[in-house]
Amino acid sequence: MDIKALIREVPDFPKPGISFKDITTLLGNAEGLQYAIATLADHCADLAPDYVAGMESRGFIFGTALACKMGVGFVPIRKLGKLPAAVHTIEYDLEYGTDKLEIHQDAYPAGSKVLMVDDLIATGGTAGAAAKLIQQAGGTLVGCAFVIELKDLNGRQHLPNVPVIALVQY
Ligand SMILES: O=P(O)(O)OC[C@H]1O[C@H](OP(=O)(O)OP(=O)(O)O)[C@H](O)[C@@H]1O
Ligand SMILES: Nc1ncnc2[nH]cnc12
Repeated sequence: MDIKALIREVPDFPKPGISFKDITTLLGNAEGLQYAIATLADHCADLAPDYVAGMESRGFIFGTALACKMGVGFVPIRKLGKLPAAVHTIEYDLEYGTDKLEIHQDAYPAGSKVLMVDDLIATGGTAGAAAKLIQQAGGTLVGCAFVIELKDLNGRQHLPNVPVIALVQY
């Protein structure tokens, strides 16, 4: 199945010069969505995670579906101020300025094997910060999975030395 053909490219969104990779067209296609989740699950099976963690908000969509498919629990990594119990917080760089991500301190037992999932890796700022948070919360990061990788931005440089899986690259 050609997943790339199901991802819409929207030029100049959210600002001039950005080619936005719109996953809503993939989500709306039943066979495409099932294929994307099944393929991620196949590629990640050997990592044998205890949990899947996904970043707000598009990472929730693929992360929750993948956790279900793999038969493990899902852990949300949220933007600042959304999680109700005690959290770990990390600040990370955006193209302009900074943002913060949080994870619950008791999201999983210490030493749990955690697979990180997001829809897309661009500069790697978000994924690099989430990887650190997963470890701060006592998890062992076993891999990172993305539907889309924007290769020229070399976001992988911000990830620790674990397997990185991407279904499609631009
Ligand atoms: O590699 P980076 O340069 O950090 O960019 C990738 C991140 O950007 C998008 O999320 P966004 O922050 O736009 O939030 P959203 O999922 O709520 O749309 C995407 O879902 C990734 O999480
Ligand atoms: N080009 C892009 N398309 C969709 N989401 C993104 N997040 C960061 N860069 C993006």
